[in-house]
Amino acid sequence: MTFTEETWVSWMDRLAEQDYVIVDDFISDEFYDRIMAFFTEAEESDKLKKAGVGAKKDFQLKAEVRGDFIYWLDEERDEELSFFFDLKEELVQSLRRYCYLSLSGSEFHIAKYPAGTHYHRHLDQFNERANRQITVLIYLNKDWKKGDGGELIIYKDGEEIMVEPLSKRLLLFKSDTIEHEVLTTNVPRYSLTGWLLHQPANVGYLLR
Ligand SMILES: O=C(O)CCC(=O)C(=O)O
Ligand SMILES: [Fe+2]
Repeated sequence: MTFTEETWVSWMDRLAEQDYVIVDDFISDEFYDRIMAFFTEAEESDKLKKAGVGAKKDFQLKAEVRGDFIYWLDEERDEELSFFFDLKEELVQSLRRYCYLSLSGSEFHIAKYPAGTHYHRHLDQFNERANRQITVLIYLNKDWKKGDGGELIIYKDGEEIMVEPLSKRLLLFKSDTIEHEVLTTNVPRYSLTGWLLHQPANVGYLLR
């Protein structure tokens, strides 16, 4: 265990209460460096691809909706990130234990928003596949400062909550209830994003 039971309980309590939780310094400097080394390699070997909107047949390239470039991770293939997948397992165990969620499966990608891009207000659910339960974000922007942009706005109970995409910060929220938006970033913006699922992603077609 990377974190104590008490720590997990306090995070899970906050998630249950407000439908989201922000945890600063969730990853160490060493893990940060490892993720960024992976990111740099993926970028240099041209693995990041323009992200689409919607699943399967709804898939469309819509730069006006979202401007990020992504690379889907694979737990077996991407062994360099095993430390991250271990941490994700710890999170899943805590969500099962303290939030009584029946989670099975996950999907994660790294994402880069080039300067000048954004992601319109949305909910992380697709019409045909409503199996995303918890959205997981780890921000990776070293030395982020006001004016760099790319803040995440959470829309909740008529309020707008601004989350700065600070390096090593974790954000969790309920995928089916929290509408959110990524404001235009003025510098390249990096993150590791994923979803904890109710059903494995590859049986999504069975749910139609
Ligand atoms: O990077 C973020 O802050 C949010 C990204 C997002 O909303 C998504 O990928 O669905
Ligand atoms: Fe989203």
